[in-house]
Amino acid sequence: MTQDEAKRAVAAVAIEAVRPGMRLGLGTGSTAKHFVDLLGELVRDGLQVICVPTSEATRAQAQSLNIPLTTLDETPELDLTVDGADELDAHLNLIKGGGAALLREKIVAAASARMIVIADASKKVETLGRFPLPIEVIQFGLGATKIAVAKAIEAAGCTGPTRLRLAADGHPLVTDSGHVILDAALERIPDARALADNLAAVPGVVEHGLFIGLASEALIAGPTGVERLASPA
Ligand SMILES: O=C[C@H](O)[C@H](O)[C@H](O)COP(=O)(O)O
Repeated sequence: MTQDEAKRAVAAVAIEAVRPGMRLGLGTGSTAKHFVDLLGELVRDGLQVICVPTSEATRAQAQSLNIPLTTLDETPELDLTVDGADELDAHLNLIKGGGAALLREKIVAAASARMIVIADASKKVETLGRFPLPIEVIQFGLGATKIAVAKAIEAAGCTGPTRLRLAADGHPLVTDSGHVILDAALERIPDARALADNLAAVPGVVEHGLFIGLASEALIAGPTGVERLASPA
């Protein structure tokens, strides 16, 4: 099974959790894209759902499939969000934001009664941190924010360089909400909760990619099939 086939396989299992009338959060990324494709097929066949996309890319995809969309202003409480992850541990703590959608993804996940993470087995780790942690920051005061972020990282027992994410054109990547992203290459995050709290306290940090206690379950596609992990909480 290729990595893309694995992503499709977990998306196909996740789609079974969708019920008529549900209010859904639609994730972002190459795995979530499969889920949205499959949802589009069900909608074409008559399924009625209403969805909030977590990025402009997902909005465009959903619109192209005629999936009915709403906003969290009109529909502030959702039944289920299905989204990918860059890393997840056994406690279903996640790193997200490799596709720069972490801010809207976290708002949508927090507004959802349930969040199912879909991923291929390469995303499962013992300790978070191998994937550089995305930190979304306001452009104003970037130099000062970068120093404060480095101190927050150090105070949480982590080390590693933090780099401004660039787009393909070499300019700083700007998120859907108009911010920029610092990627912190930490290798290992011994206390994700402490790091999350420290980063959240830095002025200029809008959001970080640590999703702690948000996922209710994870579907992981490996060589022997799809493994289901439930949140220990
Ligand atoms: O910002 C992007 C999101 O957090 C994605 O869900 C995450 O990067 C995983 O994406 P993919 O399924 O493409 O690996």
